[in-house]
Amino acid sequence: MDLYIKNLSINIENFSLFIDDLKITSGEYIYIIGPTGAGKTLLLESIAGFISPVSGKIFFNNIDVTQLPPEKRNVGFMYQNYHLFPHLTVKKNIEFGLKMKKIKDANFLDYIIKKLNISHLLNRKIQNLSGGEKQRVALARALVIKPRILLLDEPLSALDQDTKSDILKLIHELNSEYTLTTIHVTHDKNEIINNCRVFKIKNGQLTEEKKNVQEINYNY
Ligand SMILES: Nc1ncnc2c1ncn2[C@@H]1O[C@H](COP(=O)(O)OP(=O)(O)OP(=O)(O)O)[C@@H](O)[C@H]1O
Repeated sequence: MDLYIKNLSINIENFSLFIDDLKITSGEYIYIIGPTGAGKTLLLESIAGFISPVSGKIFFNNIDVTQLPPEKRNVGFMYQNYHLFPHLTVKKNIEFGLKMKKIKDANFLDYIIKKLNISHLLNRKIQNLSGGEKQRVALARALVIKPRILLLDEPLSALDQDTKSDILKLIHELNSEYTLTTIHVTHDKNEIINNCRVFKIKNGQLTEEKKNVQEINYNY
């Protein structure tokens, strides 16, 4: 799905962010970097429909979705701290998104569970999982609704280096397998794959960085 953001203003209390023109083509994988409190999460939340901009437009495949509620946008969102329900089992957490969207596709559910290697965890409670396992479950929950856009808010931050590389590889595989337009917010330059576009949010503005990982300016 193509994503196009035009003249978007987000204002929350004393904070404001403005995106004048951002086009992401179907299946593209982009990164967003920037200092803490810069508005990265708010941008993702406005794409998902959790917060409303004060002005501007968001288009999915040339269709204006600015006023559409989150459940009608077909966007998968993986939050920084997973936002899983601790008292529910892994299976119930993953099925939650499906129930919200009234989707029934047992085959795809099974496929995602196998792909993310979490079959053995289905009846476990979230609170008994390791960080890497929670990450996989959160990813499964975001993917099981067959999103056309995947929003990842610091998805690897709690992981050790090996698990990080495994999950990063998996996310990039899923991105190309499903032509899944993906926005990945990160503070860690090691998560950035060469030749993906990288944007920085700073002082309420979005600017594009060099594509070559070595040339990215991490000075916030
Ligand atoms: N619901 C809210 N009410 C009031 N202020 C908010 C709300 N959500 C975010 N903010 C403020 O908006 C600003 C941007 O927040 P945001 O979470 O988008 O930052 P971020 O770039 O994702 O930061 P980090 O890298 O620390 O996750 C911050 O100053 C934050 O305190």
